[in-house]
Amino acid sequence: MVTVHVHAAQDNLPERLGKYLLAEQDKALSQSNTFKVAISGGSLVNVLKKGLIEDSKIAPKVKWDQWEIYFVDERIVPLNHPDSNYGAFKFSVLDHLTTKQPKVFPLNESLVGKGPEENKKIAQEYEDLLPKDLDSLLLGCGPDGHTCSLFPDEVHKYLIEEKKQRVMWCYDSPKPPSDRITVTLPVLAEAKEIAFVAEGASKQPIMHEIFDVKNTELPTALINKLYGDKVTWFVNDEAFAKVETKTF
Ligand SMILES: O=C1O[C@H](COP(=O)(O)O)[C@@H](O)[C@H](O)[C@H]1O
Repeated sequence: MVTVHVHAAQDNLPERLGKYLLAEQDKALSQSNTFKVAISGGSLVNVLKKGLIEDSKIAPKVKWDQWEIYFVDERIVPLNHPDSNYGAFKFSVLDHLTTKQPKVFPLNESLVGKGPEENKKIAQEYEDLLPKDLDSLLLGCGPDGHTCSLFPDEVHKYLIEEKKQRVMWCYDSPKPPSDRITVTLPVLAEAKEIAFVAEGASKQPIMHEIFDVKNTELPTALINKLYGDKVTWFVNDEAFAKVETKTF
């Protein structure tokens, strides 16, 4: 069963996510020297900034030098490009860390913009460096129900149906930029915990589709169905306003 935290406007969703991450961090560090997380881009990075950098109670408890940070998806652009998920995370989070830094794993920038073979190589290299024992995946949810760069329509089935390759080149993203890399379901299956973050009225129709209709053609709803026991959603009541079901 999926766990869902619905936050009212006056509640602090970033603080709730920050506390969840501290608990995940401490659990991981009680068994190993590193906390291994893979993150999305998009709106998530601002929530991370608010929850982990700007929250004065949580910030001192984050053991950044023991974090390893990977990306569940990345756009194949230079790291300083406005579309880069790494770039967005650097701007929102990394650039604000003054002392301890996490170990961060961007894609191989030297292969960017070189062509299809190099794009496949970027995906393969990222698969090779991505650990199989990730502690936590932090995911977004697009208004079309995509997550990572796993898109929900017929032409993108090659991504969601992939069973062997853990990271793939997405060559036709409907949301620009077109060329990306994305983790596939095997990585979702391996991860110890999965958290989704979704905020705002623009997410209302898709929240209804995921939680009421339970339309497993949507990668997000499929992940709920397949891995529900380790899935936690952090949503605000604006995004959840049209959801009727109370059992997930
Ligand atoms: O393109 C992307 O979009 C999704 C969703 O972004 P959001 O801004 O609607 O939260 C994101 O999770 C993904 O990492 C990104 O590449």
